Amino acid sequence: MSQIIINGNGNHYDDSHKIKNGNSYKNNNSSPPRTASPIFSYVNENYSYEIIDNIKNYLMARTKIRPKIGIICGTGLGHLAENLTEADSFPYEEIPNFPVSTVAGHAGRMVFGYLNGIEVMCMQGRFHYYEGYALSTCSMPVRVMKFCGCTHLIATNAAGGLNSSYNVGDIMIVKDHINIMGFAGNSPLQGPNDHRFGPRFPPMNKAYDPELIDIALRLSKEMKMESETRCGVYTCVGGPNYETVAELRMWKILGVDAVGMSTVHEVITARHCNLKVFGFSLITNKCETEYDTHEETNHDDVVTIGQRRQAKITNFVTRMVEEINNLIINCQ
Ligand SMILES: O=P(O)(O)O[C@@H]1C[C@H](O)[C@@H](CO)O1
Ligand SMILES: Nc1nc2[nH]cnc2c(=O)[nH]1
Repeated sequence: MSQIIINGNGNHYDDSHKIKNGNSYKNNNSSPPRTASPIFSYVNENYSYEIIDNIKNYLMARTKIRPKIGIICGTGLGHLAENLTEADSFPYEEIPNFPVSTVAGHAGRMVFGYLNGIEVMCMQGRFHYYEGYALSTCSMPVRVMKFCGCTHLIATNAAGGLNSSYNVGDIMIVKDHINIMGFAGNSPLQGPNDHRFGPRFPPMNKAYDPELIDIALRLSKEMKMESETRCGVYTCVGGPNYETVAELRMWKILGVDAVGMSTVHEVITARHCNLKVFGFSLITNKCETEYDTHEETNHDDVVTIGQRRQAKITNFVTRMVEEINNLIINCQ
């Protein structure tokens, strides 16, 4: 039975054609035309098991890299992907059924390559709910990573520091999250569950792998980054607006340390398909919890801080990838 897919540009087309002619989506002009203007629909698009498998086949046929570690680059953190060697890069608009990235500071491609000799795949730019995509669409690439062979996910993001002891430029290792959008009934796992992805009711109490958190804390000491490394609770809001003072005060009471617009739904999807997760936020701004300030959060500053911290973040992620790779080898 064919399935109607709603593509990034709002075009509807019959995916039976795509699956039959999977090879026709090469890096040429045979991709369906897509623009950087997603449909504005929060309806869950049906990224079935077969479609994810089809995306995986498309990618695996075009790269020799066989990654065990997937990395999602947050806003301003895409330079990570530029450190990959022997890289194969796939612009999202060329990958069948992929959404397109519309945010400044997100390049919009999937990059496979070696990070210090270790095979990884890297999303250079992610999808956000405020771009008009359903949460399940935002986190769909995590399932692609799983299908490509990944066992571990490193999710990075830019976030506002709500904990008043945090400084701009700090790295906050995510020890847990509060799924504020989930409180309103919005989940990437909403809708029928395909048990081939994972269970209907996945646990979330160890969403961020405790062993990986310990490793990251040790690394931060070894790398003499202790004074700029935090460990805290992240939350994701729908955006795209930043927060009001009253909202921030409320979340502070709830125990939130950093506020962003991503990651939570990706981590839920990752845990659903049994990927081990490590996450961190780059604190790009202080959340304004007082009314008598002239400071305002803005996206340009968020991107600029990401760029300024490029070197530190790249070293940190490279070391984490080495450590995770050692764990994987020791488990074989
Ligand atoms: O993709 P991330 O979560 O790193 O980006 C955050 C959230 C918004 O996209 C943007 C706001 O400045 O930064
Ligand atoms: N929601 C939210 N996202 C961010 N991304 C970077 N900074 C912020 C912030 O202060 N709030």
